[in-house]
Amino acid sequence: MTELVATDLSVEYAGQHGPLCAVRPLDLELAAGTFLAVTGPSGAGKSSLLWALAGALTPATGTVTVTGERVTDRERAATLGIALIPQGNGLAGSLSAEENILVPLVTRRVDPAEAFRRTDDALELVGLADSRRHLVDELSGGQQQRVALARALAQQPRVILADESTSDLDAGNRARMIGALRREAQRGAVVVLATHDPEAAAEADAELALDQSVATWARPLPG
Ligand SMILES: Nc1ncnc2c1ncn2[C@@H]1O[C@H](COP(=O)(O)OP(=O)(O)OP(=O)(O)O)[C@@H](O)[C@H]1O
Repeated sequence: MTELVATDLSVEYAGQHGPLCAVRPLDLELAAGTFLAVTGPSGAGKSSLLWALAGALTPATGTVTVTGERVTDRERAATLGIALIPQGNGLAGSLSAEENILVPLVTRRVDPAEAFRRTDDALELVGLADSRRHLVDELSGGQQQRVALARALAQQPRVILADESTSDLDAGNRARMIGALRREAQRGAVVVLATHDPEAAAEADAELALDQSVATWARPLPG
């Protein structure tokens, strides 16, 4: 069973006046099926925490493991089944919605027929089947967020780290996205959603609040 564990994890950046601490050391143990919201004001450290969990930056201290396997960098994280949906979505603007989903699957040597099937399913799930051939640059911010979620879902990840993935969505699409994340957790994934939105956070099983780089449980994990 997937378990995402962070031990003594902290993040620092080089600031003009010495190191700037973005995430103070924290421990986190998330079992398969957990849906966690990470909340906090702008600059609190939410993205930094997600990037460290995703192996996308080197932590100042501590380790991240998935089912006991150490996350050392982004490549290793992808191999371990960690999908990061970055703030600003990270899509290739000059490729179509469909290509953005297909390319990472083909790169990971998913059988082409299976890759097309997963792409169809993911686009259907986020309500963008009719926009599959549109260039990402020609989609709205909210539509781009939905493509970014579809791209992550198609990878059938063990861990989904979604950074502000509902911020540009209307109420209907936000509910659809939260529903998709919830289903991923029910499938056995660990889901972490960084959000400013109290309504989105309320849908999660637990809420970890960051304030000036310090994490506290606003709503602890059940059990
Ligand atoms: N690449 C970087 N170099 C230096 N400082 C950074 C860098 N990225 C973030 N920071 C700083 O780290 C702190 C935490 O930033 P972070 O982006 O993690 O916050 P956040 O909670 O995700 O904010 P937001 O809600 O606005 O996205 C902030 O003080 C920010 O200025």
